[in-house]
Amino acid sequence: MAEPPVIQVENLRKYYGSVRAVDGISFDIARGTTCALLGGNGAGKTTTIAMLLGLLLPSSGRIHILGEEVPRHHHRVLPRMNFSSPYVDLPQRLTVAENLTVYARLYGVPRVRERLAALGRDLDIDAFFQRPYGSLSAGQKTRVALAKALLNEPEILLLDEPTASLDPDTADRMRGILTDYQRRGGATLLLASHNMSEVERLCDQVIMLRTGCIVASGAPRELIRRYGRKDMEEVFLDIARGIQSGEVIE
Ligand SMILES: Nc1ncnc2c1ncn2[C@@H]1O[C@H](COP(=O)(O)OP(=O)(O)OP(=O)(O)O)[C@@H](O)[C@H]1O
Repeated sequence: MAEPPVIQVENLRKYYGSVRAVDGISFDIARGTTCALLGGNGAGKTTTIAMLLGLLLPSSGRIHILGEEVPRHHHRVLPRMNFSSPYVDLPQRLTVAENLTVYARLYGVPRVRERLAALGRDLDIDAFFQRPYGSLSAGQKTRVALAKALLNEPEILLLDEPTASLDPDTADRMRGILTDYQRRGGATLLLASHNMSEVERLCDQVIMLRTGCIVASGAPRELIRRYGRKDMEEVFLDIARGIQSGEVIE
């Protein structure tokens, strides 16, 4: 029998007054796969991720993660998840090592020193372990945020624009690290991204949002075929501009 999806979302809504940030979305994500949440600015990606993390209460709808209902039982699944987001900063005056140590203790990570050393090496951040987090560049902070997200070796990793502000070489290495991490432990990844080549490289499945609704979904290669385009960048533009896949003559 097929394993149930690790993330199940049914008819999820989040309204802020008259703003329908997320407006009745449903999707499943299978274990060990990578899914991208795509959409223009304000489409509802960050709001969706915040609800999956239990940080925002849905207006209605149901979320199950690893079989547990969220937010009701999110304390049961949070230790098995983690996230990184450019919108969440770490304490500025603590050094990188201090920040990561605090989080490692919060997560109950065994052998903290070894774990930090391994992440420092993998993410190439050991050179600034002793610097205050607030003194780092945006790209360096993004790498530290990713290290924080990997501290507890999560089964589910939610990443809001994981390579925003990284130079192309560093972004490429970070994607390699995420792919290796997933291959080793079978983690499930959900990422919001505006980088379509990243999506093509990393993702098995794409969910495209517009004004809080799912307007297209499928494997990147399947969407490219369906829209008769050469890459996800062109598919994104079609979908964002409201062009239907059926309008393309193959
Ligand atoms: N706290 C809030 N109060 C009111 N409206 C909000 C709030 N947070 C988000 N919104 C609105 O909800 C909608 C979805 O926002 P969200 O941040 O989820 O979009 P996004 O897809 O992540 O966008 P971006 O790509 O710009 O990060 C937007 O119209 C936004 O203005």
